[in-house]
Amino acid sequence: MNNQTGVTVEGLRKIYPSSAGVAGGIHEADFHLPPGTFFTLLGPSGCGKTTTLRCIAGLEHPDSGRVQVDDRVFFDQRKGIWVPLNRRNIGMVFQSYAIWPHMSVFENVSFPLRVAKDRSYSREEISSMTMKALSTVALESFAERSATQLSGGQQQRVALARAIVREPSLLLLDEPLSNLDAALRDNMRTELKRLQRQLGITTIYVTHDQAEALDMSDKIAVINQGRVVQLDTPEAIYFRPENAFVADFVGTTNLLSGKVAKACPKGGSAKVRLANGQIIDCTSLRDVAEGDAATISVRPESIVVVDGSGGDPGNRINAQVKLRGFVGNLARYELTADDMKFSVNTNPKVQLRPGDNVVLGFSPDDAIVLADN
Ligand SMILES: Nc1ncnc2c1ncn2[C@@H]1O[C@H](COP(=O)(O)OP(=O)(O)OP(=O)(O)O)[C@@H](O)[C@H]1O
Repeated sequence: MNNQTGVTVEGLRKIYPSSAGVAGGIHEADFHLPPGTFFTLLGPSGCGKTTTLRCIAGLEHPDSGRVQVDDRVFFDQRKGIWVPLNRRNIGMVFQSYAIWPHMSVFENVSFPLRVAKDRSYSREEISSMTMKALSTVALESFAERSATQLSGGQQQRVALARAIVREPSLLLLDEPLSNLDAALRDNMRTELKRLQRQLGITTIYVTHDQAEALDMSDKIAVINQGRVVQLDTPEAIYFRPENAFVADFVGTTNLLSGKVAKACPKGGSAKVRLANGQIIDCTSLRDVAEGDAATISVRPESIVVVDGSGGDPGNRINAQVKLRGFVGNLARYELTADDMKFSVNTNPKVQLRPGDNVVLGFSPDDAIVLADN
């Protein structure tokens, strides 16, 4: 049994040369995951998520950096260490989860045990470990069935059973739910989360779906153009986005531009003057000096329509309703205030009409001066 220290990735870099002059890949990724962490790489298509995962798996040779899982160093460019894929014992499930159609469910799941290079398994071990993995995904009664006789969700579970059959200390999942229809995807998301918590396997999950990332993860790294732009808990990523990219990519937000009217240190209370001259009380995620340009993020659900029934909201802005949308559990309003646009989510019972003049309120705690402009 390995000493469980988790996963350490340091200075991981893999840049692909590109004929179009835009080099894709990942630049100097750094993170440490304590054992049992569910960690998600989140970002738009082409940002470098899969490249990072492939470097950790051993499917790709990084340009530089270091990858350690528990007490085993898999890659260290300085020391010339490179452990091949088939000696890493990492469980993997990819988007095209590649269940072999000519094999039974049992044969599919037992495959990694039968071809393992770093140790051999007896017939009894193969049988008991395969059945244990199948029972973990509630498919033990399907062992003899042909893989082609399974639904999409069942095939996905077979792929998962195959990934965990060798009891790896690391599980890599690359958009494993993207081939499933919406309802099944939701079920599998809950199932996967439950399974990961039950097994306690450190997991690195790749997705471009922010709802999936927020729901499943202990920690999220948001990646943009090959760089990790914020690494934090789902709550911090959502409520304390450090830059406009994160604020906009994860959920929707209102971005307001202005100039700092009262300086403050990182984490303190700042005042920002908007283009219309109005001063907003904010929380700043960086040191700001008077006169600095600043972008403020305020989530649509952090804004209330002031009707006199609640307490003091802190900041107030006069606005006019332009559009109302009803999405069941909430109403979505689009409003304007001078040259600014606002999106506001309210209780669906709030009934406003286009043309109505209202006062929008939000707390200084929810008006975040972003770390990068
Ligand atoms: N083998 C390769 N050769 C050249 N460029 C590559 C190679 N693999 C990936 N890239 C480029 O590197 C960048 C990152 O690709 P990567 O697959 O890591 O992105 P991703 O974030 O996983 O995207 P997606 O969500 O679309 O899978 C892209 O611009 C891609 O075109």
